Amino acid sequence: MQIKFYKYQGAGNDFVLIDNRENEVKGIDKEIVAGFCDRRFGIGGDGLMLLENEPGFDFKMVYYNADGNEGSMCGNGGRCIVAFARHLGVIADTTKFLATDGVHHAKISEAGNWVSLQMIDVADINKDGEAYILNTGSPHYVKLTANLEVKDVYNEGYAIRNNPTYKQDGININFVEKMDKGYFVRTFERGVENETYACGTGVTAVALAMAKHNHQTGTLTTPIKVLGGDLSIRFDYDGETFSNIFLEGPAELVFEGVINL
Ligand SMILES: N[C@@H](CCC[C@H](N)C(=O)O)C(=O)O
Repeated sequence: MQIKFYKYQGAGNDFVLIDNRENEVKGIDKEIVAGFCDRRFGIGGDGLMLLENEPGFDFKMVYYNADGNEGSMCGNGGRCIVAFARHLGVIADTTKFLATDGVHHAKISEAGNWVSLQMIDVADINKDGEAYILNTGSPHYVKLTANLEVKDVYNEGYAIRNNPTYKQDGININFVEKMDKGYFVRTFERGVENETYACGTGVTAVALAMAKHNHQTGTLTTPIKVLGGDLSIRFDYDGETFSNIFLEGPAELVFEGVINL
């Protein structure tokens, strides 16, 4: 059976997308997802998403990490599937869709390549030593660091992600350095088990953790540079809860094709 796919990227976080509104892809298994995401034997991607019908919503986002496991929320994936929904004519310029962490609202620019995605509210931030631990739809570890440009993100991220505290459930490791008015961030992603060019729930976690770290409250906007481009996070913080969180940035169709299932 041949499957039509679309390849999208959001700040270099790249995904295979499949329109599954007709339910053609049933019970896609771990090996197939991992094969499609393989950069040598497949299409290549940090994850794979199915766009499905969901009563009461414009669509449902089903997300798998590149290792084939069903993942938790993916922020850049969420932005890319909004651009995909617009490409398919499922939505116009605003949407309400369902993902694994709940309801998301989003807005897309007229040109269709800039997406503002509302993320879940966050109340709990814990510490592990100097690092901040929080869940923005996916679990994140946020650590301030120096000389991030030359940091060994793979080996240091791998060691933290696989230490006894995090080994079983996994966690995404974000290293962050202050830069101009915002931050530079590099992320070792769970489920890809490697550094990616961007992580949307990761930069969101960084923006929130840095607001807490710097005792900033009110309506805040945090620009963040990642290896694959620039993202921005806007939110309200009253000192206890982060709300009205929006992750904003590019989402582009790269190519489309068919692949054997
Ligand atoms: N790239 C993502 C995060 C995807 C989920 C993550 N790898 C996990 O399973 O925790 C993003 O943009 O948020």
